[in-house]
Amino acid sequence: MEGLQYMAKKVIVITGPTGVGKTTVAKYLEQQWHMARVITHTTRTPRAHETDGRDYYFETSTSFNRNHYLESVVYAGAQYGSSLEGLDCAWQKSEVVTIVLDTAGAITYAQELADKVIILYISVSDSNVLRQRLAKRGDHPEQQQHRLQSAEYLRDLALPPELVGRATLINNDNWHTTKKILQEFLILCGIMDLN
Ligand SMILES: Nc1ncnc2c1ncn2[C@@H]1O[C@H](COP(=O)(O)OP(=O)(O)OP(=O)(O)O)[C@@H](O)[C@H]1O
Ligand SMILES: Nc1nc2c(ncn2[C@@H]2O[C@H](COP(=O)(O)O)[C@@H](O)[C@H]2O)c(=O)[nH]1
Repeated sequence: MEGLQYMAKKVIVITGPTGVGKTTVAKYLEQQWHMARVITHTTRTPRAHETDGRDYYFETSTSFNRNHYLESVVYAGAQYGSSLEGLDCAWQKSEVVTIVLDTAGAITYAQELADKVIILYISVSDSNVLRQRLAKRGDHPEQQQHRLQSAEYLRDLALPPELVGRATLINNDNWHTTKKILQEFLILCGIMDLN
């Protein structure tokens, strides 16, 4: 926590295409800078090493519909949703929190939470790298194919017009460089002070 200078409550929305490294960035900010993550809900099947309540709240389609969401989407055939309760729960742990969302969710957060929201759009220079990253993560080849053929995948490859001038673009070709860019960004927007 040393060096962190907390301001009013903020949520850093991390968005971008599948496999680009959004969750990796969120986990890094949690481990390095103690920014709590907002846990969202999904009906998709857990991946190996994913735990209910830590990575997601894994839901059935029935239980998913019992919750109240700030926003919810369908992404590559599964439902995802984030709640105000989840946001408040994270804000009880730290004043600056992160959430990983598709670009539709990021637009809703920008609209609904206005100046409480900081948006990071993560990209890579060559989209072919994304398939390799999904494979490296252990996604089943059929799941990779299904996801990479989805309309949501194509949509999230580019920054949506609604987020132009609103989102900070971060290239994640190289993880070492990304960590440095993140640190510079946090200092620039006054979240982190190295003194
Ligand atoms: N800069 C990088 N260089 C190489 N591999 C990376 C880099 N950043 C993340 N990865 C790896 O890419 C894979 C996908 O990362 P991650 O799960 O964070 O992506 P994501 O954007 O959250 O994906 P999704 O939207 O599908 O959940 C992981 O195996 C992760 O370790
Ligand atoms: N709009 C929302 N998007 C969400 C939410 N939780 C996760 N996501 C995004 O969905 C895709 C797929 O995630 P994955 O874990 O199955 O790979 C990815 O873009 C996530 O950022 C949510 O609550 N709302």
